[in-house]
Amino acid sequence: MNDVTNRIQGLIDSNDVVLFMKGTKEMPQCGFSSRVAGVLNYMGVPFQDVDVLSDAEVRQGIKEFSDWPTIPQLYVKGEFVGGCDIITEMTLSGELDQLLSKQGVVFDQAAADKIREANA
Ligand SMILES: N[C@@H](CCC(=O)N[C@@H](CS)C(=O)NCC(=O)O)C(=O)O
Repeated sequence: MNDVTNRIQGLIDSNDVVLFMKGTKEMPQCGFSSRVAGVLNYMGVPFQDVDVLSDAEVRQGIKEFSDWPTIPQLYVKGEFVGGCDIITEMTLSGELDQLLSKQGVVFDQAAADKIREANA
């Protein structure tokens, strides 16, 4: 494994939920990243944010690592879940709740239900 692959693997191994994004969870720098970070924040999911704008190697490396061409990218318990479109769909369908529950990741179920109610 090369250096950036090692670093990415280390981040994924040491955090249950990792969001590779543009900007930070407090200050996203792109609408797609902002949407995913906003959903996770609202649902009370503890996650590690990784700002690819401050690290060009990781920005390129994560695309090769996941074989996925864009940012954001969400990992849960070592598995790549998807980008903004997929996470949005999974949030609205309840699949994201199911995945988090199955993986033992704590989150606020009432908040997740509220997102769906607001988008029904
Ligand atoms: N449809 C994508 C939208 C994300 C997207 O298009 N990201 C672009 C613009 S922020 C991107 O990462 N481009 C490559 C790059 O900036 O390195 C998704 O579902 O996540």
